[in-house]
Amino acid sequence: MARVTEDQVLAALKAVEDPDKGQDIVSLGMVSGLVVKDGNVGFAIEVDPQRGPQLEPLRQAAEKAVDGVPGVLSVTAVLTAHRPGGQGQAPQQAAPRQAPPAGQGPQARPAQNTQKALVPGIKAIIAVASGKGGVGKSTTAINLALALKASGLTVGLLDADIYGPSLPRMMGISGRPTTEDGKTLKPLERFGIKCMSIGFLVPEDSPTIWRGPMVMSALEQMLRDVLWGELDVLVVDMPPGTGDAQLTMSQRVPLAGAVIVSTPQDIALLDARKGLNMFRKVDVPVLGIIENMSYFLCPSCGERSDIFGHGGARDEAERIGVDFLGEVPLHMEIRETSDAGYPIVVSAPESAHSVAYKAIADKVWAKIGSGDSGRRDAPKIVFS
Ligand SMILES: Nc1ncnc2c1ncn2[C@@H]1O[C@H](COP(=O)(O)OP(=O)(O)OP(=O)(O)O)[C@@H](O)[C@H]1O
Repeated sequence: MARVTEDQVLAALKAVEDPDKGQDIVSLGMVSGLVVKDGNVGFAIEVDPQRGPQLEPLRQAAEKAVDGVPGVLSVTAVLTAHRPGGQGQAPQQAAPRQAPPAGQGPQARPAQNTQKALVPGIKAIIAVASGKGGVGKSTTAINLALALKASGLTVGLLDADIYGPSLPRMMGISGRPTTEDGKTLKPLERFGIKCMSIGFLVPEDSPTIWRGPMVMSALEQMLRDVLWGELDVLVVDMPPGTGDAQLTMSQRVPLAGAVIVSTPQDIALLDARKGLNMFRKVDVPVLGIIENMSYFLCPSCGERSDIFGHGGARDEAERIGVDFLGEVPLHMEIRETSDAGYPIVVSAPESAHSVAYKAIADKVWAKIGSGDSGRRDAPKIVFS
């Protein structure tokens, strides 16, 4: 099969004109982040955010043009927001926008927040992240989404943890999303929340090995090619850690803010700080820290034990100038309910644990709703 080159893709895109400017999108410097991998092509079209909703036909025209190049197997084009003048960026980061040289995909670019995929209909996207695995990030993301829903908001849940998707199990959903037009997927719905997970598309036990560009294109498809409809908030369960995949995601998804989940152990806190720094690096506001497995509540006598040492996350949050959003105990019921596909916020909505999640959800929503995500005052974290 013919090998597709970046030049061929750019040549095809030269036939696509920006309707308002009467010039082709390549000459206008609107094409960026071009990746060609084994016949699969991905790129971004940078536009003024206000024009985003009207430019869907332009995006489709660009995909169609590239689809016609011999050897192309799939095309993913996304509209991304170009912020004129590179608001708040160092001068070199506002350099002319152009497709990277051959062989360099988005991963090869320095961390910056010049591009943000616009997702029409979604008012706010928040990431739930952790510096390391196993701290209860997915449990928290799911219960947070359900708590936001319980307060009357229209909520979506995107499981971006492509290395270990847990949404299908924790929300108790199986089945595959359907499509009517062969291009867009209908999200599955559970407890009134629209859900999408890579776990719906690949078998749960198949080890998924993704490279950077594949991760990005999978995430962008799950954001863009899913019929989310109108949402007040989309909660994204991020992959654990602070590596390249997480950095690229935080950089490319138009996040209103991020929530960091941490356990009280110092080591986890150190990891949580890495998470904070990652979001700061890409100019995503950190809404605050949630301490999970904060203390142990004995299921038989109800006695509380601070087995990991209590208050670490709160102190740390205060020390580094990030809001402490709340604490959730280590409790069998939380594990059993989410492992059984009925998370605590739906299975025991009046329980103390659900009340804790709801209080956290209120804080998160107050921050996004008021537009005050604390970005301006938060100090940069310095590692010693
Ligand atoms: N507060 C809690 N009390 C009791 N069990 C919990 C609590 N939070 C999470 N768990 C349990 O801990 C396990 C790991 O949680 P979860 O999958 O949410 O973590 P994660 O950080 O998303 O993990 P990974 O990094 O593997 O994606 C699950 O079995 C979950 O039910």
